[in-house]
Amino acid sequence: MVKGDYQRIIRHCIKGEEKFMEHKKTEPENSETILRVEDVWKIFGKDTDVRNLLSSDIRNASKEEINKTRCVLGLRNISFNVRRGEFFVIMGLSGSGKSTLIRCLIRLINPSAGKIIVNNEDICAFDKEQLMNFRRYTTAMVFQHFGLLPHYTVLDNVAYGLKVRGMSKEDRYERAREAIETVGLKEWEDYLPSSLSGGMQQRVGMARALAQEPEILLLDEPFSGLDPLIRRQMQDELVDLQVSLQKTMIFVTHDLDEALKFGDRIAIMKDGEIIQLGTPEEIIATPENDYVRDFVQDASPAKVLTSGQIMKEPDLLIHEWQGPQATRHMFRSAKDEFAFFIKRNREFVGIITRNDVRELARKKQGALHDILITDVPVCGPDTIVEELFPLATSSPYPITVIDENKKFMGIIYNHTIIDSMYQDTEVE
Ligand SMILES: Nc1ncnc2c1ncn2[C@@H]1O[C@H](COP(=O)(O)OP(=O)(O)OP(=O)(O)O)[C@@H](O)[C@H]1O
Repeated sequence: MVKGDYQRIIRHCIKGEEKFMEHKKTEPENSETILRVEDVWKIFGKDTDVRNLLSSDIRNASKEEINKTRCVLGLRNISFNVRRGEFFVIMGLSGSGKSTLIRCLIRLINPSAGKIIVNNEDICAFDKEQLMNFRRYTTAMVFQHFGLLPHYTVLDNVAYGLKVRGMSKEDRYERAREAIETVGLKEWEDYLPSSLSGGMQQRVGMARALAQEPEILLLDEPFSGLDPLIRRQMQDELVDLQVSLQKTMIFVTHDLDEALKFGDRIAIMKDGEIIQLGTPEEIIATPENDYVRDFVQDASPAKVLTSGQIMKEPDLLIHEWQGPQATRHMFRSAKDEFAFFIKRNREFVGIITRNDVRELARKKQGALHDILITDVPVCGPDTIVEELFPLATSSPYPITVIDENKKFMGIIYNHTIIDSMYQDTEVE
């Protein structure tokens, strides 16, 4: 499981969406690669100019040098893999090459060089018919400008792609209705797009893509044209959708928050190149250069770091076979005011305070169990730091990190949370 999964598990658990947890738990860590992009270049220009350029030594040429040759550099040396079921985000500022890249992935733009391998076949070698089938059956794309047919109803818009596939009217309407219901527009089937708000039209765009039942869903800045509230709602719905459908999604955005919210992994582009590819945490915690550092400087590490990354070893870990005297002795050489009490199998039971141990040892009667404090804050190793704030403020005790079998993993003090937010680049 990649770290990005953990973040979203927690986000959704907090929203009470257990289904997400179940889904992500079952997702294999090394799930199969569905898409492999190998050394893809796109140079815009006349064929002969592009050929000349590609046969020359352009690997070391700057974008400006290339652009001086009557050609424009779109993409340079792009390579990455996408796993089946992954939410892969391509992020960059305007002109960085995002749209060119996502369009190359279905050959709406033909790459000038390189391979794009989907399900072990290089789509760059496809003939017209293979390409048409690939676009009809394997992929679907959602665009920023919804691209709906204005004189078709919502139902017909959604069913249209299935019609060109040759599906019977009954079957395509059935599938279209299901997709429309999935995006929450059941009551709007018979309306024309002009009667719908921007957000609703984008839902139709989404339904149209989903009705195709593609293996890979490509989304090119689908929410950019929407106002912030609707945008946020649509973002949440898209995450839910991926949870329930487990689709491979490739999502283009210029918005870092959107990228962090969705991405299992994010590819950051600049001048036609991927300059960093990693999980949201990797990108926030270890930006590879100044450009990425500038980009992410406003993003709070608290939004991406997890409790497992910031937890510490406790000063004192007390095992259940240890008695009050031994514990008191151990406290003498410890700085901390708390000890963490665990069973033989490392199951976490509770916290013991220095004062209570001293009192117990002084009375010379009673057991550690008598002074155990069990109402203490706990979390899993994957809780996002931001989600720890309420836990940290609701209790005088440190937060204990436990695994899914309640086994003790580490502890987090309030000051550790604060430190993690102001740390520069290193995460333990
Ligand atoms: N058809 C074209 N002909 C010539 N140059 C192009 C063409 N399409 C894109 N480019 C150039 O390729 C580079 C990448 O453009 P692209 O549209 O992919 O960027 P982008 O990151 O998607 O930007 P935006 O967010 O503004 O859409 C830019 O320098 C652009 O000028």
